[in-house]
Amino acid sequence: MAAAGCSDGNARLPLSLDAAKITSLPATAYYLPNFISEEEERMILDKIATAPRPRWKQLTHRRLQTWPSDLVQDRLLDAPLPPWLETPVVSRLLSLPLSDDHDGDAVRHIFADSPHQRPNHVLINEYPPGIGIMPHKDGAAYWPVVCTVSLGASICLNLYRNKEDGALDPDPAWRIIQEPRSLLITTATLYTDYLHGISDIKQDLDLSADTIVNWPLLRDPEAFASGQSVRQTRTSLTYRDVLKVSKVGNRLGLFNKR
Ligand SMILES: O=C(O)CCC(=O)C(=O)O
Ligand SMILES: [Fe+2]
Repeated sequence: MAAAGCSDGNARLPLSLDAAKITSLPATAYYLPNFISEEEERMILDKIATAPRPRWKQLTHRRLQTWPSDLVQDRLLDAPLPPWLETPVVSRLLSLPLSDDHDGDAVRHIFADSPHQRPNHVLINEYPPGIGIMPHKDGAAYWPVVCTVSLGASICLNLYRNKEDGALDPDPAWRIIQEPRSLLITTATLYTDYLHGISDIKQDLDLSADTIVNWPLLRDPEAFASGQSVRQTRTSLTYRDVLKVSKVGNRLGLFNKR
């Protein structure tokens, strides 16, 4: 089998992240179509749908879940992720080497340098058609590696930069299509210097090899050959390593640092 760490039918992983690099971006980013299988996608969407109602936080247009819990002052209360968010995604992330030339079983994965050497937090965002997320940075709470698994439908993520006067340039500098079941990893200055957002539109437009930086890596570029993609509800899982974790059992609100 050519796929590394992959046990399932229509999930297909490269041997290393090297082959998945989005080469036209200013910092390291990877795009892996077919990171999970259709069956895995269905399983995760079902778990999200059947989570207890209070799990959902309703924003004006969008709703989200945080696992294992919300951060308090940028801090996570130590708790495991539920098994359905661990397997297959975390196990697969940690089994994917950064490059082909690794020594035997010493796999250097994407979280090898992060404080906990694995993601400990997952944000689940649900975007109905017409709903996006304003350009933003993810802030100081996390190690600057973001792993986003997309479920249900395709969506276009925009990367923005600030102009010389510090104001946001409203035209995206780069655009990335995220197909269902894909994994997008962004790191480094894409995390610290650039902003990301999703437009509040019902249809992504002007999609082509010239406008989409991960076009050569798409699972099915033919699906976007018309240049347009009608939005359907898209759910994302954003996996990150929260830097500060508090152990349970501390009294008087005093936290142990680790
Ligand atoms: O849904 C996405 O792909 C982006 C989510 C995001 O930017 C965030 O949760 O900070
Ligand atoms: Fe974000």
